[in-house]
Amino acid sequence: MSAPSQLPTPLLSLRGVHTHIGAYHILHGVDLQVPEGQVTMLLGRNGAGKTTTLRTIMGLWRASQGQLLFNGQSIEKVSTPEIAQRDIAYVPENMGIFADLTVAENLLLAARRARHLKALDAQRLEWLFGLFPALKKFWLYPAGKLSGGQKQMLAIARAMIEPRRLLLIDEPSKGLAPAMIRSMITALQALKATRTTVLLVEQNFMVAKALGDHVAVMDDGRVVHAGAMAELVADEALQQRLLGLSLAAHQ
Ligand SMILES: Nc1ncnc2c1ncn2[C@@H]1O[C@H](COP(=O)(O)OP(=O)(O)OP(=O)(O)O)[C@@H](O)[C@H]1O
Repeated sequence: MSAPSQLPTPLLSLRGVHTHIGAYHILHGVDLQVPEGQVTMLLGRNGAGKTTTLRTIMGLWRASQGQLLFNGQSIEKVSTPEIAQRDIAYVPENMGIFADLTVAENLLLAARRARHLKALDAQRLEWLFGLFPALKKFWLYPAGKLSGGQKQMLAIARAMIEPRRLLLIDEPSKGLAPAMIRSMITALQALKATRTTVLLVEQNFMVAKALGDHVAVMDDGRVVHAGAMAELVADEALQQRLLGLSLAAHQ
């Protein structure tokens, strides 16, 4: 394992985390630091354990061993709703939006401090409309009618409707056309500019390069490399070794 570079104070840290799903031992001692106010990319091949790591942080799978510290407190025994209350938002790979509800209702349900649309923070909503114009256009449409990319935008906007301490986002670029991926990167860069702490799972190295301050690479249920994103971007041999990336990943 490569030596981690000097990191600012972590908002979230995992130490020796093991997770079992039924009879399967999926995470084999994950060590991960997520520094405050920055974007940490979680990369790795299919099946490496990235989604399981996010679900373990949220308490959707229970760590069978190890320590999860958020904001200095252990969360490994805390319930999922309580973890969400502590200000961690999770955008799962399947997006978790409500297809039969309108775009507006989806956003309202994600806002813990507003019970009706008029109570939503108007300034923040305008900011989100600027980042995701489709949300304004389809405000009163059922979310199920949106395109795949628009649904992904809605899922992320739901996590951004209120300021959060930490956002966990699972593969936001998955299945999106290149133009949509560019819009997604722009929106996530605007989020990054607010100094929100983000842990972002990606398979697309272009997205990782554009957003990451730090990177952790998983393989077989462990973090096998942690460091600055810029170091990994500059080292093609390391990319090849860790991710099997070739020059094609840079185009
Ligand atoms: N519900 C489950 N039951 C059994 N095994 C599972 C379950 N969910 C995930 N796994 C297994 O755990 C391992 C890690 O899966 P995980 O989804 O965390 O990987 P990942 O790195 O997010 O990959 P991907 O990019 O394909 O989503 C895989 O071998 C997967 O088959």
